[in-house]
Amino acid sequence: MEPPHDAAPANRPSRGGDRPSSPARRQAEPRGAAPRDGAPRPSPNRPSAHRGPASGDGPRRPASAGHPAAARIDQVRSALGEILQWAGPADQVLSRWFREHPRLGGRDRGDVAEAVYDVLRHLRRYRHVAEGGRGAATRRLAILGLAATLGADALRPALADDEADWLERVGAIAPESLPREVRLSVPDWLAEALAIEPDSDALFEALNRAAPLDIRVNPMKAERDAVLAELRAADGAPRAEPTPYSPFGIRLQGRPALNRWQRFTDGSIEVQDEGSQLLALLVAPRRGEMVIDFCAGAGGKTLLLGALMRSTGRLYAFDVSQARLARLKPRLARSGLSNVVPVVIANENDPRVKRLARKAHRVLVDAPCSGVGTLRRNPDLKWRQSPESVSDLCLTQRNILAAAARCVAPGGRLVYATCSVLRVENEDQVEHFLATHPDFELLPAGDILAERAAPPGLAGPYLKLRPDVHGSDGFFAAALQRRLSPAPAQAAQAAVALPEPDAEQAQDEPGPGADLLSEPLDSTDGDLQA
Ligand SMILES: C[S@@+](CC[C@H](N)C(=O)[O-])C[C@H]1O[C@@H](n2cnc3c(N)ncnc32)[C@H](O)[C@@H]1O
Repeated sequence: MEPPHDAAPANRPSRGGDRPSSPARRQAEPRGAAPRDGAPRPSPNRPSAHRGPASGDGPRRPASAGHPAAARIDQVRSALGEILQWAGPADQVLSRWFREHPRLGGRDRGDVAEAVYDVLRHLRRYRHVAEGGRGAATRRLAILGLAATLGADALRPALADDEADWLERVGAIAPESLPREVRLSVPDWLAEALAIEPDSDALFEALNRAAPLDIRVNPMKAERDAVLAELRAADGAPRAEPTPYSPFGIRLQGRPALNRWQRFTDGSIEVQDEGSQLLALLVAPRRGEMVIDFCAGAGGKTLLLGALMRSTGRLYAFDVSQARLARLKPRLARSGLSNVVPVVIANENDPRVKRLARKAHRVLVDAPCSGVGTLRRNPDLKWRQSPESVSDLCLTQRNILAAAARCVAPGGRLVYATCSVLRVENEDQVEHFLATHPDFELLPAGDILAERAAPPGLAGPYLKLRPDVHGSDGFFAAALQRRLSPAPAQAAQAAVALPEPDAEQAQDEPGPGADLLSEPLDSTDGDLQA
């Protein structure tokens, strides 16, 4: 076995999920800030003092068009020119740009992607300091991104004298002298929304760094220790460590091209951020249960849920996106699971959802969200989201959660999760849900996770992960349980006046005694295929 380690950046979890990225996406991913030769790269804030022969008061030297660095600046400027129109997710736009530039090799693509992602991470700061320069704004941004990733010295032969002077002036700016939101490169609305979080500076700084690559061992096919040993024994393999919380995870510091490794093709491993792995542990499905992954997407969490069920029972993978669910298919084939039923639904009130009213033992709502917990991988989201888009998402989340809750059997578990660190998408949603659904109660997430031997650091009512504290993406999850009997207040209310049943719901919901958790599962129960 030898995990390849020589090619394009590895599969990375992506926006709002943990699907493996497409080859184009891999090309689009930055490879981290480490220089190839191991030497520190001067950042745009700290360029090398060496100016070369062109420095001084002599005649102004124009940019050298023939130098390879000049071509690199042009490439990054061109890619940024498209991405900064915000017409679509940066990874998709960059993938398209690469397709339109087929002559670029792997190294070229890596350099461009790294610089582009660096600019997206630090866009506000770079725009601020770029104001002091001359010429096209995107060229100045490209120079800053490349100076941070390749080093200012590598660029100098391609810079005009005034550009080199400007880059040196930028390097002399003390970060502390910049306004906080500029220094951290964060939009005002996001800085304000996260001001209530402890040590939000550390959170923003961590979100501005490239993420390591987490993989997950498929418990149906492999042992983590064995995979770790193989990785460590491989020639030139990346540094591999067990993830601190998930018993299935391995964190890689390098960028192996995992999709050519046999452990990947045979389904022994998947790419999955540790936070997503913990989410499945919070759902904690058991053999033979009926489980719904309500927003399954490309099935990152579905795969682990199915494996935890040892491929027994039935696991519905719902999503409104046919394209996303289609990406689950090859992953399912590799995984060896036979208990997963993908279902494209029209919306959360699809009749096929209603047919499962009060039938599922576990329901996961991995809700569509702002994704600000994944800024390490998707830094463009902080510029593409806004208070208005977040508020629209909150409404969608509320509707999906309410619809998904109807599927939960008495005594069953509903897990609500986002890859956001915004309170409005997280605690506020759960509090609103509990206030409007007295038949549900909160189960302390820390207690559930402790059963799976997760070490301290995850205690508390909610699962709340931060990159600066836990090393994973930002995640939130709450475990809710439908009570076996109505809450006392609800029962008292029912005794006074029986509420009018919702016509639709009355049709769908089985009567009292339909507690599947106390009955053996009928294989035809809730059969959506019929
Ligand atoms: C955060 S992503 C899910 C990621 C996925 N669980 C994974 O692990 O890869 C949210 C998903 O919700 C889906 N979605 C949006 N609206 C929905 C709805 N009304 N009902 C079900 N799914 C919905 C989106 O298509 C998207 O795939």
